[in-house]
Amino acid sequence: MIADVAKSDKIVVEKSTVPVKTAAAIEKILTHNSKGINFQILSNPEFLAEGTAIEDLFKPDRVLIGGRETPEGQKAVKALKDVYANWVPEDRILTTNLWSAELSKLAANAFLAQRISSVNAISALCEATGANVAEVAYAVGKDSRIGPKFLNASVGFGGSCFQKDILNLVYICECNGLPEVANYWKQVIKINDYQKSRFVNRVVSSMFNTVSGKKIAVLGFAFKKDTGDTRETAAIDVCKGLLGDKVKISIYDPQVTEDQIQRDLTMNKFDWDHPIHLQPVSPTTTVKQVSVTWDAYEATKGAHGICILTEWVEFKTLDYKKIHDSMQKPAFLFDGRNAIDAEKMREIGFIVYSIGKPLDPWLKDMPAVA
Ligand SMILES: NC(=O)C1=CN([C@@H]2O[C@H](COP(=O)(O)OP(=O)(O)OC[C@H]3O[C@@H](n4cnc5c(N)ncnc54)[C@H](O)[C@@H]3O)[C@@H](O)[C@H]2O)C=CC1
Ligand SMILES: O=C(O)[C@H]1O[C@H](OP(=O)(O)OP(=O)(O)OC[C@H]2O[C@@H](n3ccc(=O)[nH]c3=O)[C@H](O)[C@@H]2O)[C@H](O)[C@@H](O)[C@@H]1O
Repeated sequence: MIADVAKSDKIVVEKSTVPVKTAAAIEKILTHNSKGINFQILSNPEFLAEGTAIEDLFKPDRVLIGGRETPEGQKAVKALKDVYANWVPEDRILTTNLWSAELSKLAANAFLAQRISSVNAISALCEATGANVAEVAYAVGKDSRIGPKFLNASVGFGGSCFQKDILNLVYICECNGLPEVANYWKQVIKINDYQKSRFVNRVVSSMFNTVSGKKIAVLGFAFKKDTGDTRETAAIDVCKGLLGDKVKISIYDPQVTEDQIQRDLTMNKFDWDHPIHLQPVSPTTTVKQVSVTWDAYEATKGAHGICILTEWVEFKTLDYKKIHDSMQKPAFLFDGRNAIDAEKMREIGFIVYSIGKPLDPWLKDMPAVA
């Protein structure tokens, strides 16, 4: 398309996260259709995170630009660098060769996800030993070589990119004859899946080994706070896991609609790859045991248990006494984000499970796997 309409030399910038060597494929296609026009391909991966996009745009940790190491390539790199130099300090604009830039994006996401899987793996051991994952993460993160960020244990990472990009990395490793490296990165996803099923098992085993016919309130469905995005959210797998035991689920998320939740819970695992505009606006099939409300109190009314799956700030200030009063007893609270003060909840009367924290006597007596 670009080759069809271009009338003068062009710089083509890859912004999406792509397999390493994609620039070579683009370059070949454009060059073979170029009619004498020169195309320079640059890799300029995007590092913004959802919920902080504007801040990340204006104050990026770094901007990365990869280009060919030829005079034309370097001229193109400089042209893009000059655009960013309008608001980004020069020492934060890194220039590399094309393949380093493409690979750095995949590696950065893989390293971030690996930190979460590392702390989540430790969270399981904390529960088994009586250690507290928040204290361990704090102590570990105080080492300046490790640093404190991205060490919050959770029910599992979600979002459209971490899993996709690690699978991308795994595929490239396999294609390059590096199965050991591929297996190393696959483990990050395996631990993430393990963490989600571990959470479901905790819920079921704590509630007398079955949730059949019980009502569970799910607070938070988005893959993280401050977004309505549900792509690959841990909530999908947790809800599907609980639904396997014929539970009734009532979901409240401040930004996710009922249509979206029903679509996510009815969608086949691999349908996510299909463009959203080709999916029905209103799902034709709905999960009957699932209801969606716009109010946390409504969602929790009459429930046997609550699962907090997204760390929305508003969940910290709910009236949990009022919620406890309206629930079946014993009332269970499973905090998949360590979002609320567990001690206060115990004082109110909840039986509390917080990821990676010392277990309630109630939970200690129950098997970890239902
Ligand atoms: N969402 C985010 O926060 C970030 C996303 N990225 C990267 O940016 C890219 C886009 O991400 P999103 O906007 O979140 O995804 P998206 O899924 O919202 O948008 C992707 C678009 O590409 C279209 N598309 C998919 N396959 C296509 C094909 N073969 N030919 C033509 N169009 C096609 C889809 O229909 C859709 O409109 C991805 O590579 C992602 O990894 C990078 C950093 C942050
Ligand atoms: O390539 C991308 O799309 C982007 O992917 C992530 O951004 P994003 O997916 O928007 O969200 P994150 O803030 O990274 O969170 C991802 C998941 O990890 C979880 N998480 C994060 C941090 C943590 O300590 N623990 C934890 O469980 C979050 O709750 C969320 O489910 C990266 O942070 C961005 O730098 C990158 O540009």
